Amino acid sequence: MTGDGASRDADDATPPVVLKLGGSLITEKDRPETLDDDALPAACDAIADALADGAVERLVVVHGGGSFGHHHASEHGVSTTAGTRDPAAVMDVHGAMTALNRAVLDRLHERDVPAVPVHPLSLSARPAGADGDLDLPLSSTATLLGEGFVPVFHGDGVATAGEGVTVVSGDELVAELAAGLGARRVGVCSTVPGVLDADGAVIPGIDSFDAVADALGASDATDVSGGMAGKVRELLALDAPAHVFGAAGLAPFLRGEAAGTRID
Ligand SMILES: Nc1ncnc2c1ncn2[C@@H]1O[C@H](COP(=O)(O)OP(=O)(O)OP(=O)(O)O)[C@@H](O)[C@H]1O
Ligand SMILES: C=C(C)CCOP(=O)(O)O
Repeated sequence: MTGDGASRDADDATPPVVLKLGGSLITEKDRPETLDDDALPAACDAIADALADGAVERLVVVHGGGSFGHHHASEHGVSTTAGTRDPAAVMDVHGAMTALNRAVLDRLHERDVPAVPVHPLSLSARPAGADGDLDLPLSSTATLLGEGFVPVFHGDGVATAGEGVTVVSGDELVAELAAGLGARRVGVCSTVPGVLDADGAVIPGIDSFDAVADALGASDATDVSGGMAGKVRELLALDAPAHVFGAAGLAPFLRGEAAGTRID
């Protein structure tokens, strides 16, 4: 990835890697609006290295809310299903998430990664109905990728028919992006080294929710979007192989190696 804006042939496009940087990883999740000043730069180093040495050609980054989005959403009673019609509440959640997005972009730019923001509140919607699957148009993302950029999404508010604005989680965005862009591989980097079994050991592979349901919980921190159980559900539904890993697994994952728990 050069960032020189050179056009690439869309028909020839290498399928992208979709990577989520968990909010638990890049922020201090228990201290409102506080970055993790070790983990975020380290994650950006790994991304910059993988692009510079060609291990990854096309990359979409998604980051979660951590202590920026979840506290505001929780204070306003907003979740992935419960919405708000109060513009001040929407701005609290969206404003915190765009501030975190800016911090991620700044650290990627410092490392010459050609990262550009994509804000789901301006792009996406949930239609009415029980199976109101997220509508996430992807032509801007596909075009950005084709022009050599690294689109950086974030969990956000999302217009929701019948509810006002609800929360769209980074995990949900990862699933939509992976399916819609035909991702090569999907990585979810969090604070845990993988999905853990009841004894705290990393489960090497998961191919069915029921087989691991008893071990899967919500997040330890304030989280309006489902913690590890939500992640595993989203990732099992994908065609692309997905991996859940911790900070130490990020560089190996980007090199195409095994990392954490593989979900397929
Ligand atoms: N079986 C399990 N294995 C691993 N983690 C689990 C398990 N059950 C529950 N968890 C919790 O899930 C958390 C990871 O999910 P969480 O949604 O907090 O992460 P994240 O994606 O990094 O953060 P964010 O949602 O802010 O983006 C872990 O920190 C842990 O507290
Ligand atoms: C709370 C908000 C706005 C973002 C939720 O995204 P997640 O941290 O990926 O679950």
